[in-house]
Amino acid sequence: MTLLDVRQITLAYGTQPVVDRLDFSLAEGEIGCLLGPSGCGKTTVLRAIAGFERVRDGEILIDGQCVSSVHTHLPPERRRIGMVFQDYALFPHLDVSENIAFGLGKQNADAQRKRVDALLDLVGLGQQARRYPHELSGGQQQRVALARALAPAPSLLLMDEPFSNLDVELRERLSLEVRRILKETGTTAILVTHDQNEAFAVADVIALMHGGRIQQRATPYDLYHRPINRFVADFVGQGVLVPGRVIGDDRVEIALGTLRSDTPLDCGPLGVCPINATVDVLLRPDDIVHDDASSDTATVLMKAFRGADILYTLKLDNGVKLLSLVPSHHNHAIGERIGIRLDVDHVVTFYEPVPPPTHATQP
Ligand SMILES: Nc1ncnc2c1ncn2[C@@H]1O[C@H](COP(=O)(O)OP(=O)(O)OP(=O)(O)O)[C@@H](O)[C@H]1O
Repeated sequence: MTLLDVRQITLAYGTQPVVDRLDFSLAEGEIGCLLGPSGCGKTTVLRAIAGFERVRDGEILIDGQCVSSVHTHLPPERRRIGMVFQDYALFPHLDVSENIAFGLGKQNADAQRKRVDALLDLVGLGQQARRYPHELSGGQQQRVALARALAPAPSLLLMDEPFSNLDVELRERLSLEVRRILKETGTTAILVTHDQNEAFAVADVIALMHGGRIQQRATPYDLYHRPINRFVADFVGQGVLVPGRVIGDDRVEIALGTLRSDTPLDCGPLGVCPINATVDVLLRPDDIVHDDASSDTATVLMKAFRGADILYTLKLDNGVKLLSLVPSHHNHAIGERIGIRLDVDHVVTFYEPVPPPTHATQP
């Protein structure tokens, strides 16, 4: 069942349009993410869903009820929404249990205690129940904020950059933990972030935004492996675009050989690619495998050591640059030639239209 249905909403600040006819829906229990560069409108969409911004057009339905339209605007407190922000916003004079209980409203003391205990257990803070926020780490404070938001069992949980105040390692751990907690409680949620690793770790489905519009809505896997345009390919993950020539419905030739796609090659406005069309082919660092036995070689231009692996920037003899992710015990020097081969699962091409001929003007 659809729990959140955002239909063609347009949002603006004064006369400045920010979001343009945006569609987005979530099934019950699904975790969505609005991902995109700073200023693309993610927070504005979240605020509209929460009821802090009015829509200029379109409508928002939660659990089948219209909460926002040009004619309707249900106030935030009547939307059954929970919220978690980057700054935790805990009450400093209340301990952990009291902070969580704050979200519960009117309940008898016994029911309230049981619910708080269950939530403390869920977020792994049973031992810290009597501590005050200043006695907790950033990660623990964010768990309290999450427990407090989940306490009244909201229809929908909104999370705005919830991990951005935490260090990288903790961010990764807490992202996975939050996903586990949301799945365990069957909570429908939206995460707003500009960090793709966070989006990958938490979300079932990601809407990648740019300039107030959704560029692609897909699973983390498809967003990375099947980006639908150059913006998505560039924003998500690393990679390079290399020139290719279409030699069949599903085959394209690049400097390192022929790639066969599992679906017909796509040439955007042309549909299926015509033979000999010039395309750009996306190669991710994991598509280029280091192989000493390969007759194809490339020169190491740069290397970035990342612990478990090294990200090599390589150059082919024809000048084309590639990225290759290699286990770090294969430690090669800059300038060295190393063997490589292609291991491409999904062939992603972007059509490169031939520019119209320019006619020299007669003097
Ligand atoms: N209260 C406001 N008044 C006027 N313009 C605003 C207001 N809030 C945001 N904007 C503008 O609206 C656009 C979208 O902002 P928004 O905060 O939604 O983007 P975002 O994708 O969440 O960015 P970030 O990741 O930096 O928070 C930006 O150009 C921003 O400057």
